[in-house]
Amino acid sequence: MQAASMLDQALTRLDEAARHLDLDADVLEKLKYPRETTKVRLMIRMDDGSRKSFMAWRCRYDDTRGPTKGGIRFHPDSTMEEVETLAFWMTFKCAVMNLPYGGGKGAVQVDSRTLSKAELERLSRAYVQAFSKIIGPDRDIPAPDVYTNSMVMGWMADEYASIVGEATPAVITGKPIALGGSLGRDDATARGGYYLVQRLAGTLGLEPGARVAIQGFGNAGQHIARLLAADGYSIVAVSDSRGAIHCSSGIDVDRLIAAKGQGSVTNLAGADGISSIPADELVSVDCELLVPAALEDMIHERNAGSVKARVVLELANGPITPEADEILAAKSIIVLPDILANAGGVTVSYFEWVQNRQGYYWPVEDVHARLKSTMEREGDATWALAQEKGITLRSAAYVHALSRLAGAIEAHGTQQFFTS
Ligand SMILES: NC(=O)C1=CN([C@@H]2O[C@H](COP(=O)(O)OP(=O)(O)OC[C@H]3O[C@@H](n4cnc5c(N)ncnc54)[C@H](OP(=O)(O)O)[C@@H]3O)[C@@H](O)[C@H]2O)C=CC1
Ligand SMILES: O=C(O)CCC(=O)C(=O)O
Repeated sequence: MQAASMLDQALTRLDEAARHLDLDADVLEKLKYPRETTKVRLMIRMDDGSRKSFMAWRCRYDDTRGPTKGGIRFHPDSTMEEVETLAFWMTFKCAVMNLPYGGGKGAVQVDSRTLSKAELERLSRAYVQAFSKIIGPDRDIPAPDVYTNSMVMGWMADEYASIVGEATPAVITGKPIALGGSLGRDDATARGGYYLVQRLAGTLGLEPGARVAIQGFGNAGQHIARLLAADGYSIVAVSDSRGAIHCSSGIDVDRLIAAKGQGSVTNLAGADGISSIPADELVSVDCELLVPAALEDMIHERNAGSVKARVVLELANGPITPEADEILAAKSIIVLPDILANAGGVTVSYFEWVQNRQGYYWPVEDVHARLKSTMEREGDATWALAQEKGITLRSAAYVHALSRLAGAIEAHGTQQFFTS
């Protein structure tokens, strides 16, 4: 039997959610396939004068609820199917948060760490040249994702402005503040997850002093470490692409961030009771809260049984396979699901887009307050739905999102989507 593809696996969440709602079959049919995926081979000049090409994609999965929204990833293992799956998740994430967006995602298949800064800039600009007819402030709005950041978004926004002949900051979010970025977007992904943990901490049995293991130490991983440590949580294990470290009495976050600035958290191994552990043992570390903040499928059927945490906060997209989800549920481990737990990023992206369109910029306190109330509102609704139906938080988040998507599809009129 052929293994289910990544998108097929993701679609099992849709089928499961549909069982809890009385839906028109057309709604499900509409959400089963990406609306459009564009593939382009980007060619750039390297610093040594040679030319290199890179495969790139942008998927607009569904735009029923508004312009498509989602990040651009630069990763050597990116594929079209991964982009489509990430765009499917964005569709549900924006619906869970009630943002006026559909879901999209983009990627370039590249190991960006091997490029010089000038090569990276040329690649970022080439992406926008290739996709300038796809993206737009009312059509499809990119943002950062794995191995892209505000600097890349700044180059992309600049390139778009050159192509259309006018500054159009709302075409891309996660920009540098100097180019119309929002205060508070830098740590928004982690901060949204942090507000959710704060809201549910009592119910989940988490309290300051609880031990935390974090997989991935980039944007999401570093900021969650900082926010939780400031509340008294103890960061006992951390990993990045080079390996993992562990210290049962906790690791100082400033030291972790400094070591990462020098290349890798693994540079701390050997110092002050900090030991190196095999990277795949990070998820099995003795702790109360596990935070996957790296890539997809890191918790799977072969290691899910060894998870000791009471709660998993999914800051990464799709870090737990459906098989592993069942194993965790059988162990009564609570998973705060990606489409809710990491939605702080896209929520503050939405705030950035609103500020760009108003030309009026908010103080960071306003951004935080609005993010907190949005996370609490949708977190509470998801929690209540899970209790009412006796289902996991992931299923509840999908049911919550699907009912909003179905409402929008039906309001458009299904004939619009299925013209003969
Ligand atoms: N940025 C955002 O706004 C949002 C991000 N997300 C999701 O969060 C996750 C992380 O994204 P983000 O923090 O932005 O990305 P970054 O590029 O900033 O960081 C990614 C981190 O993952 C690490 N990593 C890569 N491969 C592995 C591995 N095999 N084992 C352990 N660590 C690994 C990287 O290590 P190294 O540093 O050594 O390369 C890096 O520390 C992704 O799933 C992303 O889609 C979700 C919502 C919004
Ligand atoms: O900020 C955004 O628009 C999208 C961020 C993203 O790609 C994600 O939530 O996975």
